[in-house]
Amino acid sequence: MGHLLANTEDPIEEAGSSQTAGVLVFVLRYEDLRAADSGVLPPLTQDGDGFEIGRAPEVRPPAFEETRFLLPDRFVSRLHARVVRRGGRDLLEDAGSRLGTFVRGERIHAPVPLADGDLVEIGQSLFVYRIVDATSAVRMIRGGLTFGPTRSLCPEIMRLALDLGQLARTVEPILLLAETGAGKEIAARYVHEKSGRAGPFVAIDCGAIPEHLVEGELFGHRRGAFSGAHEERKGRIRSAEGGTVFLDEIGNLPGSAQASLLRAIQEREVTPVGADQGQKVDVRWIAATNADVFSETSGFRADLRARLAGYVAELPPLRERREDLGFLVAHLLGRAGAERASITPTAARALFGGDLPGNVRELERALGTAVVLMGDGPIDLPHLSALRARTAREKKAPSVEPPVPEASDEERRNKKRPPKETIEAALFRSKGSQGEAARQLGVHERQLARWMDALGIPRLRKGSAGG
Ligand SMILES: Nc1ncnc2c1ncn2[C@@H]1O[C@H](COP(=O)(O)OP(=O)(O)OP(=O)(O)O)[C@@H](O)[C@H]1O
Repeated sequence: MGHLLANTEDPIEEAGSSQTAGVLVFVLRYEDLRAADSGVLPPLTQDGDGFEIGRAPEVRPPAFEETRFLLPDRFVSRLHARVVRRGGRDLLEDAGSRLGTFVRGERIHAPVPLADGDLVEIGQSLFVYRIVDATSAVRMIRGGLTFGPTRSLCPEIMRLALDLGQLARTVEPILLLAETGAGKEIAARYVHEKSGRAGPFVAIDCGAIPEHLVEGELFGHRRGAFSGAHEERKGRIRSAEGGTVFLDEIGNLPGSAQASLLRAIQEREVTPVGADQGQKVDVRWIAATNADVFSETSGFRADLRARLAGYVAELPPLRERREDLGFLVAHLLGRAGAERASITPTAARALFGGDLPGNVRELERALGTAVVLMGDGPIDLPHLSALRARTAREKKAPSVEPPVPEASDEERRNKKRPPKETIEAALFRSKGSQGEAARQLGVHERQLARWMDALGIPRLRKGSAGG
């Protein structure tokens, strides 16, 4: 095993910041989704460098020890997998583990070069491999950055958080582009919180207000401005005085309101419906939309688009930032009221390995329902029916049988006998080879023979193929 840069402060800064690095991110463990113990394994810089992944001898947070990343996961073998740098690429190989190593849902039988975004499953622990620039790698190793209610290990989000943090103190309008549910409002609130502005954060969903009410709603109206206007109304924009206006789904704003909004931004004043004079207003503008509706051909006023796009921030969809799933899942489960939660490998593959078109909101809904349905057991596929797709069959579930956990160290020491079914399952899987079954159960063959006698399981000849 080559040189490992596990404990260096800035492992790749020496290599120059223009370099890229491959980092393996430990995302979450299926057995404890609330642990939020994600972490980043240091990048390998030289050919021949490498590290191993194996089971931690006791329950404790996942950690690097010398050349091994130790996971408190019963389904991980003592020495499970290895990552080695060869020919400028990181190769993942199974180290003879009992339950196998999976890349993109397929069990690997030879060293596999890892590619950006690859999902890796080791035991019941999920990893994501990312190829990132040197600065991002250092930030990731240091634990990522806080973005809204959670931490992020995603290079694109970290970059965005830093930019938004710096822009927050200015009054530069910000335009957020992202798919639905990807966290546009979270980003807008983040800017508001960092802005130090004393006024409120006012979110306006431009797509949810009936067209004939939009102007009154946004800019307010004078008393008697139209029938039914019995009282003067301030409007949403002026109610954000000294704070931030967040215009969500700006692409849905009707044409006439677009013209008034342009004036409001340019002149820093709004004219209530029925008024002949504008009123000064001090607000910070943040607009958000799905990128498609804000394109050149969308019919949206180009001058307003230019005004709003002081800084354009693109939020990556969740499927491109799976390294954040650990923090997000732990947070969303907490919000859904789950103190503890686990998930079956099949359900995990469907949920975390799918496309997640509805992004964080879809994840939130899926977990919220699952928490209600799961009872005392793990989250399983039927609890995720709202996802309406991505079943185990589609995803070609890598393991058919539920895996049997490795014997814990305590069980080994005390030679505690596992249940009969566990022993029979191990014998079945090892095709009757007692030696192999004993290895799987983590005990000596003689111990297995004693257990078999005690449980009345007939002994088999060494290596014979059971049927
Ligand atoms: N980084 C995050 N940490 C925790 N929760 C998040 C994060 N990003 C998004 N969420 C949650 O996901 C849901 C959707 O987020 P948000 O409303 O910000 O998305 P959006 O892009 O504005 O959605 P829409 O396109 O529907 O307006 C919210 O409940 C939000 O709390």
